[in-house]
Amino acid sequence: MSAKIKIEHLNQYYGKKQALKDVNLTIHQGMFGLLGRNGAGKTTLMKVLATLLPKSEGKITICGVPLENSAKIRRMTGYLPQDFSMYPNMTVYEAMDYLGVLSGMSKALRKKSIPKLLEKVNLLDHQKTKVKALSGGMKRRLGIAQAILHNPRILIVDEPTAGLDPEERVRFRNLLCEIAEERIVILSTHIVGDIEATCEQIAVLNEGEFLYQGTVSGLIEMADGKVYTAQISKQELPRIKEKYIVTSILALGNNVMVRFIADQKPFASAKICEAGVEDAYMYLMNGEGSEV
Ligand SMILES: Nc1ncnc2c1ncn2[C@@H]1O[C@H](COP(=O)(O)OP(=O)(O)OP(=O)(O)O)[C@@H](O)[C@H]1O
Repeated sequence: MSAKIKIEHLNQYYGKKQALKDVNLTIHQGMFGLLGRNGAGKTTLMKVLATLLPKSEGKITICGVPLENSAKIRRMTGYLPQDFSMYPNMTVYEAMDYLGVLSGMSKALRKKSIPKLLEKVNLLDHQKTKVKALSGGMKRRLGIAQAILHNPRILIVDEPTAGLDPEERVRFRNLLCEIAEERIVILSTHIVGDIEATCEQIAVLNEGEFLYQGTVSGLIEMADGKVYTAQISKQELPRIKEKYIVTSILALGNNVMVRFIADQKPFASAKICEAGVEDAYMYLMNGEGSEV
């Protein structure tokens, strides 16, 4: 049976502050991207799913198991937090082995599965390196290895690519895609590019509420026929910025090539172009249909 997460009418509070507002969501096997600005409620949702934060209100089941059965849920989920760190003075192998002991794995099983996992995350050559000596990208990959050590059906990863160089980001994304072939991987990010290339299902969270749930192409369709480019003088730029949602600006001497969103053709020299996911995200976040 393939994995499934079902969330119904989830409300989450920190004292009087409501961080999640009537969240309803079904997540199926594969990569799921949770997109939203800082403070949107992504970490809160992930912590609730990982049973690290007690749910305030609502119903959640993971593969049919209610979230209240936290021992079983924890066996089914792996979690890589935003601020992951582990045993800096141990070597990569020692740290993994220690975590294996803590999660009750036998010596034989640890010996068999840890090298395989390190190979999967491309750290086998670094098994004798101390954790504190790893690069940012390597540390994140070790974080993934520890999160899937107990072979969970769900992997939850919070803002994993912040601070990684472009090459490491691509490598990390590819690793998550591989892992998602047989699991649900939930990836939270505020970087549109992270989900564009990898996630079939996405949701956009804003101030605790979903603005969009669906596919990446469905999101792009929302901005279809509304994205324009135009070469304008630098003096005209403030007026364009005032009137439209500008998604990119490229300097060309005294002129600029500006890309923006407008409901109708704004002026004769503006050329319509194909919408991208970043355009659609900006359109959604700034209120569809409205001029800014
Ligand atoms: N422990 C807490 N006590 C009070 N308010 C909190 C607490 N943790 C988070 N919040 C608030 O809840 C809201 C959602 O925060 P959350 O960390 O879930 O957002 P996020 O989308 O993960 O943002 P970021 O990417 O910055 O982590 C924010 O307004 C935040 O200030």
